[in-house]
Amino acid sequence: MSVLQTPVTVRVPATSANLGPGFDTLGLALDLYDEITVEAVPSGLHIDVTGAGAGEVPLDETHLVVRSMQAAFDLLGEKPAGLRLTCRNVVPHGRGLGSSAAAIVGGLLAARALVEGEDRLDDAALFQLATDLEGHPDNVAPALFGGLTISWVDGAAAAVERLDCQVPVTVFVPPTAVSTAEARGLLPATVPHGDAVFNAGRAALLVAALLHAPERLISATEDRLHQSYRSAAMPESYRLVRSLRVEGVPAVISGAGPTVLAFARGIDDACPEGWALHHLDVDAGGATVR
Ligand SMILES: Nc1ncnc2c1ncn2[C@@H]1O[C@H](COP(=O)(O)OP(=O)(O)OP(=O)(O)O)[C@@H](O)[C@H]1O
Ligand SMILES: N[C@@H](CCO)C(=O)O
Repeated sequence: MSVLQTPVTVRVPATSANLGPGFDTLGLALDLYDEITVEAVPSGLHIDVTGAGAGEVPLDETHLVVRSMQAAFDLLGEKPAGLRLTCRNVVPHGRGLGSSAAAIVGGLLAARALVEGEDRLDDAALFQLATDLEGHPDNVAPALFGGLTISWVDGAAAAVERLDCQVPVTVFVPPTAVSTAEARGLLPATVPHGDAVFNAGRAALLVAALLHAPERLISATEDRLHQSYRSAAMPESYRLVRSLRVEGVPAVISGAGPTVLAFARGIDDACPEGWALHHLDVDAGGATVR
């Protein structure tokens, strides 16, 4: 067992979960990246954050990257005496683009690399730990493995099927956040059987549409399980999704919102004033360590 004395840098992609009908199941990695550098130091915890979340996230052991690193160190049975953490954040926080998944996956990978623990914590175990920390697998799966992921939980065991997929994406990012916890709190405990049937068909179709039938994307991105229930927390996003869809653009709320994701380009005029717009492609490789 040994602790690396050189810095480790992890790059983790943004992710979009749900993609319309695939609530808590479908996820897509996108080419927007957070970069985390960690270094073993003789003592203390030193955290430097620039970009998204700077001035907002805590700079102590409650920082999500540090909490995730600690979870990995506990499992690996080894940790450095002190840590220096540098976060260059590009993924916006609380917008539905998987910032918490990026922090968790980044922290776990950085910790594993720092104590050279690949043989003690393989990717499957790391994915399980990431799912436990996040509470659901649909963002951590593409953050770790890239591409399009179908992920689910069997009992407590997280599982994933990863698929190659290339599709053009535009995201419209509002200036204000909605936390995933708040958005999950708006969901009902039960849903009508007909709505579950509706989503099962659309989610299955969406995988086919993303792989080889783009003309199906407008039908395949319909949803009755979460977006309308959450509309009160993000009315402008919900309106934008509806107006794009009326124009035939396959648009959805990204993750728990409030970002709007469309499988399209050439729709920049739809961007509301004050929102950020990104043209994105699918990230095929997932998180990388160097
Ligand atoms: N890089 C980071 N460093 C530290 N804390 C982070 C980081 N990224 C996210 N967080 C924490 O997670 C919160 C955002 O997580 P939340 O699950 O609400 O939204 P999200 O992950 O951006 O969106 P979604 O889960 O819908 O894709 C932030 O407010 C912050 O507390
Ligand atoms: N499936 C999750 C994704 C956001 O983390 C949700 O919609 O609540």
